[in-house]
Amino acid sequence: MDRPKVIINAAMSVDGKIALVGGKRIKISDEEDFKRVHKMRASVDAILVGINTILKDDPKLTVKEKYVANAKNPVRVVLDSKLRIPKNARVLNSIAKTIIATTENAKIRELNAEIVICGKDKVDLKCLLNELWKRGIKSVMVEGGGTVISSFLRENLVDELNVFVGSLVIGGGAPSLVEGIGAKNENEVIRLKFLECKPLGSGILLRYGVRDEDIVE
Ligand SMILES: NC(=O)C1=CN([C@@H]2O[C@H](COP(=O)(O)OP(=O)(O)OC[C@H]3O[C@@H](n4cnc5c(N)ncnc54)[C@H](O)[C@@H]3O)[C@@H](O)[C@H]2O)C=CC1
Ligand SMILES: Nc1nc(O)c(N)c(N[C@@H]2O[C@H](COP(=O)(O)O)[C@@H](O)[C@H]2O)n1
Repeated sequence: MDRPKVIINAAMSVDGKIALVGGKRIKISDEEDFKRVHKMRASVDAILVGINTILKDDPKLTVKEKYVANAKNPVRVVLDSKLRIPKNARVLNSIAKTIIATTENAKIRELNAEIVICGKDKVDLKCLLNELWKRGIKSVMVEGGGTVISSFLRENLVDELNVFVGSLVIGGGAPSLVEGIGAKNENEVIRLKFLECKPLGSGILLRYGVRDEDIVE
């Protein structure tokens, strides 16, 4: 199947949490990591998040001028099975193009975005990636949250995983880097290929490869 290259990028605490208990956003990356993140945003064709990240963080998902000057904004993609996105969500502003990926079960309504229908209950990722490919999108940065990251990993649709580990602990039942059911048996574990580990600002950047096969660039 033709699909874009998929790179997961997220920031977690030392104990693997990506937000506070209850899902409130916390700054885990420091300025050096944000510079790396925004350079990466500027280098890809699309950035993708799940609807819970929109509802919790209300992100813009654009490239900040202070990190990368005069950058072209990538297309923003939101997985939103039931089309719950609020009309005033910042990701629906006119600064960049936005695609809302939804399902046959959603009640379609007018939004400042292109609506793509893939799947019945939840967004069919293979269908969506193929639709993005057909629109000329050759690389996608998946920023989260944990449920979306879990789906991409479980469906073996990830080429690279970049995680900034901030020097903090959140603890308890806060959202993790990878949500979902998790592995009960050894054969359900997702094995990664270590690529790089380097100190970055006040934390550590980890890079892993996930798929073995070469994909079309
Ligand atoms: N520290 C970091 O780098 C980041 C942290 N976050 C945090 O993550 C939290 C949100 O994460 P989650 O609650 O896990 O939600 P999420 O943002 O991963 O969205 C999951 C939702 O997307 C929809 N969806 C549709 N099709 C799907 C599919 N095929 N697979 C998965 N989901 C699909 C479903 O409604 C699902 O409940 C927030 O608290 C946010 O602050 C989010 C992004 C980055
Ligand atoms: N890389 C990274 N580090 C953190 O510390 C974070 N909290 C996040 N969160 C992600 O960035 C989105 C916000 O984007 P905008 O600045 O509004 O464009 C947020 O929704 C998460 O996806 N990421």
